[in-house]
Amino acid sequence: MGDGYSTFLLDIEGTVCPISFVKDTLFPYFTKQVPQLVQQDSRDSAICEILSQFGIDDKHQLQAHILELVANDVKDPILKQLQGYVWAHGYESGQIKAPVYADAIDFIRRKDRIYIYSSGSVKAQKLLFGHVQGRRAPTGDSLDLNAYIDGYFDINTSGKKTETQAYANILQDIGVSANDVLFLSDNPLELDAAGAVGMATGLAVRPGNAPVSDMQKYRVYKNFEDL
Ligand SMILES: CSCCC(=O)C(=O)COP(=O)(O)O
Ligand SMILES: [Mg+2]
Repeated sequence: MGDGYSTFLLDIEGTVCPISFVKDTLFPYFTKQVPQLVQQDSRDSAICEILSQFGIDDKHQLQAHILELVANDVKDPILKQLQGYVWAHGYESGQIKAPVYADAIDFIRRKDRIYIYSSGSVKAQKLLFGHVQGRRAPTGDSLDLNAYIDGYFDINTSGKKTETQAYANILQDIGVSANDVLFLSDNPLELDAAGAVGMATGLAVRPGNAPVSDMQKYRVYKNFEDL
């Protein structure tokens, strides 16, 4: 059933890990830090630089703006950069481990050309795959899958995931033809955008994902064991 694709492009949330991990662990971890980051002038120069990109001087307005973006799950490129820096502490201190599905871990280890494309920043992606919950979860050591991943793309490097041009940009960066690539995601709009450049696509159906109305349009994968 592998269908002979040489290259696999994987979404993260809803595809290789549960949506609940992002909504119930990563986002709350971030929102708790926002008042301190904004109100107490972060001493970290990278964080200060990112905060300045919002172009909002008033601290209360800036805090409200950031929290509103998170509450509405807006895939804002500046927010996504900021989240990567905040999550770093959570992963590095051992407070956060990523519950990547066992079949996705095996798949990433087994395949030769694995690329990631997520709205989460490249920094956040590397942290996530560098701190994967092992099979003896939650107490065992975490796994680092980064050595098995050939490249990372986000909305800053490549553009919005629902726009076809983003997939054309990724193909150019990887240097492969569209028909060599299988893109897996839980979001039909992303699959349609990738399909429009000629990539093969597969709909990831995982517990807790949003229902998809026209599911018959897609090849469905409940896990990656047969791929
Ligand atoms: C890189 S983990 C952070 C996930 C995140 O912030 C996000 O918006 C997930 O979007 P995806 O494109 O992976 O569905
Ligand atoms: Mg997703």
